Amino acid sequence: MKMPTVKYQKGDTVMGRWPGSSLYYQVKVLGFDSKSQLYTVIYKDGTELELKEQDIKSVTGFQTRSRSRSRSRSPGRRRSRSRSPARTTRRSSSRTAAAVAATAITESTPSSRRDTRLKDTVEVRLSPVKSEAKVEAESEKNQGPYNLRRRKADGDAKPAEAKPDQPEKKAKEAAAPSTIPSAPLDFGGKIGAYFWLLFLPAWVLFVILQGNLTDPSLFNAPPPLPPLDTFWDAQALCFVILWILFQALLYILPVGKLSEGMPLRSGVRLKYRTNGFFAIMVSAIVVAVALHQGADLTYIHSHFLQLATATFIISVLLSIYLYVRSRYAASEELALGGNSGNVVYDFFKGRELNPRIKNFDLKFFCEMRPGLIGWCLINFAMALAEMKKHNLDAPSYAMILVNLFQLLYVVDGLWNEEAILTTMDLMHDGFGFMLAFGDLVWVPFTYTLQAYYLVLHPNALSLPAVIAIVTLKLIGFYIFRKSNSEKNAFRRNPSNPKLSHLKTIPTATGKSLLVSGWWGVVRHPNYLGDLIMALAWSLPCGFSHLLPWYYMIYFIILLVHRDSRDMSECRRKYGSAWDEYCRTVRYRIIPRVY
Ligand SMILES: NC(=O)C1=CN([C@@H]2O[C@H](COP(=O)(O)OP(=O)(O)OC[C@H]3O[C@@H](n4cnc5c(N)ncnc54)[C@H](OP(=O)(O)O)[C@@H]3O)[C@@H](O)[C@H]2O)C=CC1
Ligand SMILES: CC(C)=CCC[C@@H](C)[C@H]1CC=C2C3=C(CC[C@@]21C)[C@@]1(C)CC[C@H](O)C(C)(C)[C@@H]1CC3
Repeated sequence: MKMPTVKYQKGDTVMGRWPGSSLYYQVKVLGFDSKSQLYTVIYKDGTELELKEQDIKSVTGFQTRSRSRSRSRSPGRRRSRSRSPARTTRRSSSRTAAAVAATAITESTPSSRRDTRLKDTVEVRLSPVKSEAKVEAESEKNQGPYNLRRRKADGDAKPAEAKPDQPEKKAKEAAAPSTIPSAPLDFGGKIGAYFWLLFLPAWVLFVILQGNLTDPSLFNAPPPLPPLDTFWDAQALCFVILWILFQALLYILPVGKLSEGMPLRSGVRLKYRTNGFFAIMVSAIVVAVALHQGADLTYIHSHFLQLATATFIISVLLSIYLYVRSRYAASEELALGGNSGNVVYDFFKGRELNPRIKNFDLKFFCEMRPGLIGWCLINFAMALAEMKKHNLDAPSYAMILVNLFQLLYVVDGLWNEEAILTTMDLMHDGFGFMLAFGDLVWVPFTYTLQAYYLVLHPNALSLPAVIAIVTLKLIGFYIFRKSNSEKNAFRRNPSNPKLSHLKTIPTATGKSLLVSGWWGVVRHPNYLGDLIMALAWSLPCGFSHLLPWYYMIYFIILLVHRDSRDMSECRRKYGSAWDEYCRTVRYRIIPRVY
């Protein structure tokens, strides 16, 4: 890359500010983009970022200034700190960040040294160096508005020497400002996006039609398509619209907590109305009243296809709206990934991270309300349909188990709604067709397949089988809830005294990684619990057909793929600290197996 006359030159070693913090690390300049006026720099752990000139300082000036400041304040303290090992067992993210920052500033960190440092941190915990880092780092205020951008992510960060310059690609990126920030294409890239756009709706149609057959094996040839007019029912569309509006109304009511999301790249923390539990309670009351007034909920079973079609149309319209509005969004509002410049891929993956109409967060609402609560409503309707079809006074054991298990899952998700704010979808994924369709169509019309299946295919369960399945569900739920709560509590308050017994690995971002407790058993204990629950949802349906096992199979694929997406994202974010975590916690989801 040819460097124009700029302050820092390619190859210079300088101090670069870390995004979202006022901490500086030693970095190497890789290049300068005159169009965007950004320097590409590489950190010692291999992370590459683009920084503005104001976020870069020269090494000499920085060290002289900070040293003289810290010396004049407390020379003795600095000496004693460097001699004595850590004694404290409390963690704090600022302290963690400080420890890393101080090391980054005052010593060079070859990988062997760095590994030792991390190991010490795991075993001995951290030195109390918070004040030192404060002295070393410049005040956030002095830096002007926070304005750092992550550089184009290209999987694992590589050393500067190993990375060939790509002038054409750079020029293209500079010419298309809305493609910033970008990330490696997921889901099979551009071709994959075409495939998923066609396959996902076709699959929903296939399983719905399959569920109506007497032999609904997934291996059966697809049933013949019903005439086109059977897909459409204006009344079904009205019901779906009413349901979504009703949920939207409950969401905007000033009832319940206003929770803060995780800090965005801009440093801003959005607020979310987390009143999901209230919403499902009110919905249950309204459904009970409607039943009492003679409403026939078995309509949902008899018009399953038409309701799915109506919801699909809404999800497509919503995705078009999301795509169009994202074209006007500022680059800081776009998600990493989903900004490839390819219309179809971006439409599928979603571009805008948190599309909002005033305070109404579209992604949060769609993920947590109409589809999720709709899932329980549909399951309940299937239980009524089963009773009607087989002239029963009560639903079968299998139907009761499926209903209760999935209701528990949804109610738990809504009760702990705040925890969704630390999940991948909310923090990293753009909102486009994938999530709009996933939330509104996929969840309510395929996660209900076990109940849908049981209406026409009853499966008698013995009492020991019921007990065994309930036990399995409770074990899965325990692992799922405990591990999710542990991570959520830690991310929200890393110095939470209740978590002080846990070991952590500091990372260069200032955030730490849990390395004991649930997150020390496997890298995704929450997925393990979720998978065990999925097994308990399918078992009540027996083994005669594959259809009720569809969720289990899909879920394994989804979670394995999510785990690998998360792995690349975390490696990019945390560099060597993530590798250290992976060395310490060797298995991804199932201990000693995977
Ligand atoms: N029923 C369904 O269809 C689905 C259910 N789920 C469930 O939703 C829940 C959320 O899943 P998902 O969003 O995929 O993933 P996670 O909730 O596991 O979030 C992953 C993030 O957690 C943080 N993290 C990872 N390891 C550690 C660690 N050791 N210490 C601290 N933080 C860590 C990282 O974010 P950072 O460091 O940036 O905070 C990482 O990006 C899961 O329980 C999953 O089973 C998910 C998908 C579908
Ligand atoms: C194939 C396809 C269309 C994929 C879209 C994936 C989505 C269906 C899922 C992505 C993450 C999800 C989560 C839940 C539902 C499914 C989707 C939207 C979730 C809300 C279910 C309830 C849980 O308690 C949960 C809150 C942990 C969970 C969060 C992730």
